[in-house]
This record gives sequence, C-alpha cells and structure tokens, in this order.
Amino acid sequence: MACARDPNSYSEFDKCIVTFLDWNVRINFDDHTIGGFAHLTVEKKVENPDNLVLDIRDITIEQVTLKETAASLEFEVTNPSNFSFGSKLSIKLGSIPGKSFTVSIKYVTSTEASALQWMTKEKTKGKRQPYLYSQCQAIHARSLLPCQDTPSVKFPYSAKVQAVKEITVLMSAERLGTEPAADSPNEVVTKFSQKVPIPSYLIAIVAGDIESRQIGPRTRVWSEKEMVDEAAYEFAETETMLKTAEGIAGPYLWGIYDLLVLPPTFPFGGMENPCLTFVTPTVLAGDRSLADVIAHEISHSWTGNLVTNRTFEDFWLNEGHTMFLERKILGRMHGESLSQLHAHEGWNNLKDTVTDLTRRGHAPFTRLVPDLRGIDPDDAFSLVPYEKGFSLLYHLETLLGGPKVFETFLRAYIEKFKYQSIGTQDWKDFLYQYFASEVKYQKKLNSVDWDAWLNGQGLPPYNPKYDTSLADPVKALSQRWIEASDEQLDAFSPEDINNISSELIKEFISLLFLANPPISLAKVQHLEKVYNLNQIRNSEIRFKWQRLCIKVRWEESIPLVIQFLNEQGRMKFVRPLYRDLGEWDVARPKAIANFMAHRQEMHNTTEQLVAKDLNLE
Ligand SMILES: CC/C=C\C/C=C\C[C@@H](O)/C=C/C=C/C=C\[C@@H](O)CCCC(=O)O
Ligand SMILES: [Zn+2]
Repeated sequence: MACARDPNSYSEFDKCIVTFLDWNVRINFDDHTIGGFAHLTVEKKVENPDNLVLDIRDITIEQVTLKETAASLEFEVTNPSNFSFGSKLSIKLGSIPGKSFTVSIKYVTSTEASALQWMTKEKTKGKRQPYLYSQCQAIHARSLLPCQDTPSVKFPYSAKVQAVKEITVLMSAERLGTEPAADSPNEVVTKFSQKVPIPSYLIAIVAGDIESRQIGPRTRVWSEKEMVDEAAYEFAETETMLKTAEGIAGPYLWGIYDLLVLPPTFPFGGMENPCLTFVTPTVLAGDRSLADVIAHEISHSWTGNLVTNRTFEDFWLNEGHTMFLERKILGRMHGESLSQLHAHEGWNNLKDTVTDLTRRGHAPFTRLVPDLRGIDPDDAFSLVPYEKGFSLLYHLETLLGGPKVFETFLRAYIEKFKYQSIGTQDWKDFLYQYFASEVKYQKKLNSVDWDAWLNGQGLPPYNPKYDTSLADPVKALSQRWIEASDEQLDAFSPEDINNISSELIKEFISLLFLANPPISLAKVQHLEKVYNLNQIRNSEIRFKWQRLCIKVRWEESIPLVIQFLNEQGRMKFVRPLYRDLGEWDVARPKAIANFMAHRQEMHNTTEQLVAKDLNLE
C-alpha cells in the first residue's frame, strides 16, 4: 500500500522523517548516470521504527550504512502496489539509539532516470559540451536519489557534485565554489548549500557549458553563451518584480534569485527551483512581453516554496496562490487593466481546459482537489489548479471586501504557514479563523459553495466579469473580421495592427479562435496575407495562430506547425498542437510520423504524454 497520507509516495513519514540531505555525487556524461552518496539525517517520529522507508525509481542501491557506527544496514526494494511510478526502499533499522541518525546510501541512477534529461554536445546550441538538466516535480526526485519523495517532508541540503572542469554545475541552492577532485585531475567538485527546508521536488541540478550575466543585486541570468545577452535583456525587470512581490508577500528569504534559460526541450514555461528558476527559451520574445512567467516563478518563492502543498492533491494551493500573486505583481507594475486582461484570458483557458478534459474522459481532473490515488501526477496536470485556484481566490477577495482586506489575509497566511507543508483543510480553517472577528465575514464565507468549488467537476459556480477594456481595439477588429463576408476582406490592411502590442495580438487571435460559428478558411488565409502572422516569432502568438489554422483545416499550415513542434518542447504548446493534429485525419499520419522521428530527442515526460495524446500507448 502507498503511504496513507500521500497517495504518490511509499515513504512512511509518520514513522521517520528526513531532516537533512548531504548529497555527494559524480556526474558521468559517458554513461548518463549520477552516482555517489545520499547521506540522509533522519528523525524518529515513533519509539522504535522498524524501517526507514524511501522512494526510489530506476535506482541501483549498492550499500547502506549507518553513519554513526559505519555498520551495514540491510535493505530491500519492493513494489507492493505495482505503482507504475517507483519502488519502495525499506532500510532495516534494528535498534538505533537516540532520536536521530544518519544513513549513508551508496547508489547509482539509471540512464532512464525520469528526472534527468541528458543531451550530447551536438544537441546543444554551442555544440561544445554535453548538457544535463533535471525536472523533479512532481515525483521524479526519486529517480535522482533515494528520498521521501513527498512534499509533506521538507529538509535543507548541502551538496558536492563532481564533473569535468569545462562544465559548470548549478543547483537549487547557493553555490559555494569549487575545489579540485581528489581522484581526477580533469574534474572539479562544486559545493552547494540550501539552508531553507525544501520538499524533494525542488531539488534541481543543471550541468553544461553555461555562463552568466549579473542583471540585478541578487540576480544572475545563466544560459549557454549564445543566449545569455538576449536573456539578460528579456529579464531586466526581475529586481523590480522581486521588490514588488516583497511588498505584497513579505521579505524574500532565499538570498539569491538567479535565472537559468534551458535548452528548448525543457517541458515547462518555468520551474520555481529555489535560488535558480528554470525557464524555457520560448519566453525570449525580444520585447519582454512574456516575462509574466518570471513574475509567476518569483511568486512561488512564497506560495509553493515557503508554504508548500502537502500532497499533489493540494497542488492548487501552490499554483492558485501563485497565479494570484503573479497577477498582483503584474497589476502593480503594468496597471490593473493588464492584470484583469490576464485574468480574463485565464478564465477562457480554464473553460477550454475543462471542456477538453471532459471530452477526453478526464472529468475527475477538473476537480480543484483531485483524487490522485493510483494516478501519476504528471497525468493529472492541467491548467485547472492554476485557473480554478485563481478564480476561487479572486472570488473570495471580491466577496470579503477587496484587495486591502484580502492582501492582508494573504500575508498572514504566508507568515502562518511558511516552512510548512499544508493541505486544503488547513488553508480553509485558517481562512475562517482569520475572518472570525466579524459576523459579516462569517456570513460571506458561509455563502460560498465549498463543496462545488473544492470537489466539484467542471467549471466552478462563478461567472467572473473582468475588465477587458484594454482589449477594446482588438475586440472591434476581431468583430469586423467575424462579421465581414469572404468577399469583403479587401477592407483590411497591415496598418490595422500597427501599434498593437503582442499581448493584444494574442488576444485578437484568441477572439477569432473562439468565434462561433468558426471563421472560414478563406478568412484565416486572408489574415495571413494581410498581417503576415506566420512570420511572428512570439511563441504564445505562434501557438494561438497555429491552433486557429488547424481549426479551419488549413493544410498548408501543417509543416509550419510541425516546425514549431520540433523547435521547442514546452508541453503547453506541444501537447495541444499534437492533439489537434492527431484529431484531423489529414494531419494525423504526419503528426505520428514526426513524433516517431523525433521522440528520441524529446524530454522523456513530454514524449510519454504526447504518446498518450496521440493515443499511441
Ligand atoms: C492536479 C495536478 C496534480 C499534480 C500535478 C503536479 C505536478 C505535475 C508535473 O507535471 C509538474 C509540473 C510542473 C510545472 C511547472 C511549471 C508550470 O508553471 C508551467 C505551466 C505551463 C507552462 O507555462 O508551460
Ligand atoms: Zn507555478
């Protein structure tokens, strides 16, 4: 049986809890493995625990010793519930005196480790050195090291990582410098320290030929040399974002805030690895227009990384609060109307996601708090926890008296639960407790249909009215396109979009995409002729535009979609596009052939999920 308190982990953290990790490993680019020691300091939660139970996946355990006595400890690896996502490592403890002890686990990862993406140097931009990066969320840390791979357990860590000296190693931690490797003149050891307790999913590592630029008092941006100046320009607003976030959420407690721009296969927009946010290169738009991803990842420094979801069933606590903070930062920096437009767009995306998940037989994943027993969290991942979570918080803010009241609550929530892992019930109890002082608040809270919001499938009981006035010019333009007959298209000219920001061009295309009945193929072809939309490199616009082309079944767009699919691997773009192509009889064989030809170089999570999206596995 999986541990009763986290359906996605075997670790019995009610008996023993990891309180510190000292990681001492070597990266082997020749055979694509990481090997060495995980020294885990463990605190007993019960009198005489029989075993320390950890999660592993595709890891070979070579030896386990008790650090205090150097005695070998017996262990066994089992998979009692046939999880498709890992095994149970039980280390027999016998009678160990004291409240805490340290186990030293000698192990090596597999070349198939799901957390790790290995690239040969030929696949990198600079083609000088191979590259390695990790993605541990949700439950891939167990393929990188034996651990209690549940967000219920948080621990600080230190690390020493050995690699060839041409390669720079970074982690989700402060970098303390390098020292020569004892056993190899060509290698160095890089030392790290993360003093704030973190869940296993925030352990992160990157190793490659990367360099950095200082872009703020606590921020360097890292990437391969070919992209680093572009990235420095794109993310120049980072310090202002950090300060704005601190004004809302409280002091930033992680010291440095660095950014790493990854190779295009990175599957997400960003990942909030502490001290070192990972970012996709698809946000390098050239005009800073996609930097909301950075506001999002910065926000996680409070919601997610300080206050952490107890299990991935409570993922909305991380993502809903983070969307809420992200849009507050945006509002403070660029005006409330832009924030409102993003919220409106988010609501439309939620509607789209709910319809799509329901149509594909995944309605249970539209719940704010899903049941993840027996489910790989990667399979349940969608925009729902982000946008339904945001909607709930925005609804509560409006109900309880607006930003002044609710932002004070938000800060108190962070203060109350920082350094902890909590569940939805803890959040709700605190909400009621915080607003207990006045009957009017209690009445308002009691008017919320909690069961529908937290457990209901589909859209929440809510009909938001966001201010979309910023989009008025493109609303008018899209209306003209929708209402024009195919014979009246000469009335449109390139000047129509001359002074329109990329944000609003995206909204313009979204409005055309949502038109019901759908606009004609002739109109879409004319849109391209007049506005040259195929030339736009902004990834968000490209994505929306290509979905519109597929929707109207424009066959000539298929090679362009395939080109975009092969240029980058962000799942937000790749999965819907593959699904769209897969559902169109003309495009399906081409999509499958392209997937087969390129699956080897895709990120392994993306590869597996796209295979499911195309109904191949
Ligand atoms: C209800 C869902 C339950 C659990 C899912 C938890 C983790 C899923 C796993 O697939 C990891 C997700 C990591 C996300 C990281 C960053 C996102 O903010 C990216 C959002 C999409 C994008 O912008 O590309
Ligand atoms: Zn997030």
